[in-house]
Amino acid sequence: MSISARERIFVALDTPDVAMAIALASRLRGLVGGFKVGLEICTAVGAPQVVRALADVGGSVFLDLKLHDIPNTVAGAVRAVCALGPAVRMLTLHCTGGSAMLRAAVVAAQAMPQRPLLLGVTVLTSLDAAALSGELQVVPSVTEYVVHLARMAQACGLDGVVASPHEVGAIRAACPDMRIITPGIRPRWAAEGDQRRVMTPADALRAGADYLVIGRPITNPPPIIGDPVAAIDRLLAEIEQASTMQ
Ligand SMILES: O=C(O)c1cc(=O)[nH]c(=O)n1[C@@H]1O[C@H](COP(=O)(O)O)[C@@H](O)[C@H]1O
Repeated sequence: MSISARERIFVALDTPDVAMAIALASRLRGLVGGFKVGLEICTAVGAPQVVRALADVGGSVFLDLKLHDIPNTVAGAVRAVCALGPAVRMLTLHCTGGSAMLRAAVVAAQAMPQRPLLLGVTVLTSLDAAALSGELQVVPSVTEYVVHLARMAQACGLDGVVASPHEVGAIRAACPDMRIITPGIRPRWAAEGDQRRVMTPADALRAGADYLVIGRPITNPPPIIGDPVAAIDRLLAEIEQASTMQ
């Protein structure tokens, strides 16, 4: 069964205010596939509280904790996330934690009665080629490094990866069965902000992304677009228009 564009969108609720996040999720539920909560809100109020509140609203939860630590510590955190129950559909870990860390996460998750999809974050969409090679001293190109990390994630038993839409084609060719989740989504009318490797929603879907993570263009759209519901309508209309022009 093919998934609609609407269901492929996860809205990033980046706020420390859980009441505001839940109010927005209640308003947008049914209009999108689910909600991504991460470091900001989980640090402010705690992941269990956020997950429970979103589950009460009925939203599908993408828990973006970007785990990155020694294998024993990550395994413990993964068990704690699994214990939060089926509301958590996806969980992120940094691929750069290494294969021992990724394998420990998979083993820990598989030993639990239920588990979310485990997704490896490859190269953050806020990093460009200059930052990767200059600051981080990574020698391969962004795409080569992302594909290398995706292959490693696949070999360790992860279910998918997070990468920019620019790398989707190369990941798909190297790891056909991995789910690919793409942040760095920017409609033409939205500010790039701190994102660097960006693409429009229509182009990201055309590139083959399974899910799009979209934050500020929906949660804080420019005045010409209106409110979050209007932003979603506009995004979906643009996706529809692009697909009829193919
Ligand atoms: O793991 C992520 O979700 C993530 C990985 C990445 O490489 N880039 C990235 O932007 N994200 C997250 O995706 C969301 C993007 O938000 P906006 O830039 O507001 O659309 C944020 O919540 C980021 O934490």
